[in-house]
Amino acid sequence: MSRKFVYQDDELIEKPFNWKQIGRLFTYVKPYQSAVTRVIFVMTVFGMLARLAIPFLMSMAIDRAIHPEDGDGNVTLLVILVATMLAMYGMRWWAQRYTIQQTNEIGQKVIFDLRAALFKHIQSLSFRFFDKRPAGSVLVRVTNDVNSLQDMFTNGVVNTAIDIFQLIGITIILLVMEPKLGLAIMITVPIMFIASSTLRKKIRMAWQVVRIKQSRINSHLNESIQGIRVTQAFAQEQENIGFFDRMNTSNIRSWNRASALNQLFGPVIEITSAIGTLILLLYGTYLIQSGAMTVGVLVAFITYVGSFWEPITRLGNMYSQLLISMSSAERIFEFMDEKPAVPEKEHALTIPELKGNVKLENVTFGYETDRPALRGINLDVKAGLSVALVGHTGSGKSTIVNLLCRFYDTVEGRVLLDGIDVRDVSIESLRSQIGIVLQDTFIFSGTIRDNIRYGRPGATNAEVEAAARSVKAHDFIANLPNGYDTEVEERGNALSVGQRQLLSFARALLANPRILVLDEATASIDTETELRIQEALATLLQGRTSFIVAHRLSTIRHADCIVVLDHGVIVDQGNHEELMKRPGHYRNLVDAQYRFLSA
Ligand SMILES: Nc1ncnc2c1ncn2[C@@H]1O[C@H](COP(=O)(O)OP(=O)(O)OP(=O)(O)O)[C@@H](O)[C@H]1O
Repeated sequence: MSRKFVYQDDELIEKPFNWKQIGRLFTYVKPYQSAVTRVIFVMTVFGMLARLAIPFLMSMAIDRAIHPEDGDGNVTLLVILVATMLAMYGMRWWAQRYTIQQTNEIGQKVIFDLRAALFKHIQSLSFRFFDKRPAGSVLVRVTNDVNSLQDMFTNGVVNTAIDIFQLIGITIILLVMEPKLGLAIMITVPIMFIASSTLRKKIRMAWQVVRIKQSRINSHLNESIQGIRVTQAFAQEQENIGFFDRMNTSNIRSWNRASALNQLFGPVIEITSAIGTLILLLYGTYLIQSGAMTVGVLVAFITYVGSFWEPITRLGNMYSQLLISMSSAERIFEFMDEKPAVPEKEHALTIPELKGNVKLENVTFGYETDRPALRGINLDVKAGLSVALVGHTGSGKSTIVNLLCRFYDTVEGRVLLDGIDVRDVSIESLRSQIGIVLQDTFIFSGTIRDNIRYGRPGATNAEVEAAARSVKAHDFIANLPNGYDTEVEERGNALSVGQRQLLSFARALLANPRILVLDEATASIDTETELRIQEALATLLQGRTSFIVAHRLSTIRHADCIVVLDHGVIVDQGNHEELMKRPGHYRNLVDAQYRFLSA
């Protein structure tokens, strides 16, 4: 069976319903506590007062103004009561409008804060976190999962409080007005509670499955878009479409299942309320006939009972909404709880301006515990020298620079910059002194100028241009339709590989780091561009300590020191001339390149 498109990041969280998570969610509402209290106050005092008063006024109208026991109707009283009822309706309408507007606003703010906190946290996570998660699944948590909490925050928080107050108010009224009838109706509440609680777990799990499926769709979508060129080049569109269809179908099936389970809540409430109404009619009629209750009280009772089921129905819906939200909340907090794999010390120092001495002391490291990528690495590089890291693919070249930039921490040994352990300093201060030019030169959407300025956001236009001139990027930029203000799309697809390289050199030069790390592009470019890049590189390296994961012989040759790696171990080091004098890995490597070039 094909093992293509396997997205393993998400697992069903089988924990029971977690009240702690709810408490945690509510910490995001805390900053808006006073606004929430204001809304609850308005709705409880004005909205609920009106709601509770109307049936009472109605019963008064029937029993005292329309059909009093002791004589004719009282028109004046009827007019006063109707006018009061109208005023109550008006008050209720205003209170509702105020509540809706305010709750929407509060909800939006809470969602904004939550999304911002999640994004901020994700930015702080280390490479290790992203190594094991497809980008699409990260996207889904920041978008879909946060969105799914929106409803809960916009309607849920305030309405729940209001509904609970309303329920308490009506329960008291029912019990005071006609205790026996009130109690008879309350019998239905435990029935409803038992029936609905059995649904809980199923619903929560069902929504988690939906989220997982959505996450997989996003992962696949992301991968498909990023890899569309390869897909089309290998004519794999049909297979891709088929796979997406299957995922989509599976997603809709699980959505239907979760939604069907969710909809069972409604009937549970309806059946219980029907039982309640039946009790009310039968027992109420009996009470009227035996003279223990008036018609007006029964009418008021019927209206109150209607308002009794209303908050229960809404609380039921809110509960199922909460279940949906919980599966999202669990997924969001799972990310929030993820600690950076390269933690910063509590009182991490700000690294002083570096001279650029770099030392690796007995460094051992593996991405996975049982498979070391580097073993016993010792390297001492004096400030200002350039080091070319060479070796077969997978020999550990990129891993050395990953440790230098502290994208990962060593398992054993230390990385020292000017004698300071990289684990003792703040990550920001460390990386601000290291310039990194990756093989996959990432160009962000924006102008060319913005992209160069990424290395030092405060740089002036003149400084941006000077950097571009130094690395010989100015000419091609000047030839673009809007020069430095030309917009480039995401990833800079409209630029050639060489142009992207030059842009990233300008970016690094502008940042003016003491230490430069460069993963040389392997893509072959024409000789003219190659020459230009070599010249640019020479400018870039001047006066800095540099580590180059080198693939081009021209780069390697000019390096002050060449470090030869094999299976995670340094097997040789020296300059080109020294290494060429002795047989070994390096000479083999160079000979192989010559053979390749002359073939
Ligand atoms: N993110 C990762 N997770 C797990 N293993 C990894 C990861 N990155 C690299 N490795 C493994 O670590 C070893 C060293 O990889 P590294 O990228 O340092 O090699 P390299 O010499 O830079 O190779 P290349 O020249 O192909 O870029 C390889 O066996 C590789 O499979």
